[in-house]
Amino acid sequence: MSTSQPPTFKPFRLALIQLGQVTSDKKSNLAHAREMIGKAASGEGAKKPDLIVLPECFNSPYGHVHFPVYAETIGYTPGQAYDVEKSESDSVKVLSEAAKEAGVWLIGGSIPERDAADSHKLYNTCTVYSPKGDLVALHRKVHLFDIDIPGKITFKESETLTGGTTINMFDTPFARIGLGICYDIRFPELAMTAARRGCHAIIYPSAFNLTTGPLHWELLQRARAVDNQIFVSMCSPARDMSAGYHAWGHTMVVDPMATVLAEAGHEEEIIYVDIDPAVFHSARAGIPVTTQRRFDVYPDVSSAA
Ligand SMILES: O=C(O)CCC(=O)C(=O)O
Repeated sequence: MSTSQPPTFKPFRLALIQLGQVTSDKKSNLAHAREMIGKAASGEGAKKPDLIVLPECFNSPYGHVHFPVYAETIGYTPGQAYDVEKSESDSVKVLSEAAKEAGVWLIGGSIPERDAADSHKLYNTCTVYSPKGDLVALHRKVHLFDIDIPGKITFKESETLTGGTTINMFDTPFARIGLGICYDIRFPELAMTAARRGCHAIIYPSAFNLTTGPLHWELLQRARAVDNQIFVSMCSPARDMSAGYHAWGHTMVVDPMATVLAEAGHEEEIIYVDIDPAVFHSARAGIPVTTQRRFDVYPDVSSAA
């Protein structure tokens, strides 16, 4: 939990990697992610980004049967220093090196994680790195993707995964950024709590599908953005119709007025967005819902952030 004063919100440049080529070979998935982080960090001829984001489950195929096979032990405890060089996780080492090489903040998508204390417990986990390569935050997907839409899609992450139990965020010199993973966006309570704890943006490494993508991908991001008057972004893998899971793509960034600032197609692509705090401040000044809440009328919702 972070209830300290957030950093002053300053303009920053965000790069989202809609990563392709996620195969059954973890080494090549990591190598490709690293190459794409380097490419994103170059700004491709424009301004270098401050923060780069990868999608959900970028080092393994997506599916509950794959999680136990690809899971890595990270052993991170919030608030305690973490020695990346001694990490048992190859993915953590690669992401840390990539962030350091590129000199950027990095939200390292998500990977299947094995609990260091209880090897039967697996999580869908996002790790975050500073430009020095330090592991600074970790989010375990709180809400597991268990859905059944007959004839369309059945998916049960809880077959092999355990849900996380904490809300997570990190501070940079330019903003406080909240974390969620994919299905987490369907739960307004998580975004609301993160926003009330001072997040200026919430970023969700994600992988919607061809059924719920067209229905809810944009709607949920715009809803969380306008509810909380924050920036919201979901970063998807590219679509691969030869894979077992068909990702929606359409990596997106939405501003606090619910305007879609950028949207990818469904191929591998990097999108860049300049985040302007003026939109955050003018949304909150013009439509001051953040200070008009009537907790006396809905006592089920705590007034404490
Ligand atoms: O909520 C949805 O429709 C999709 C969620 C999902 O794909 C996930 O949590 O990985």
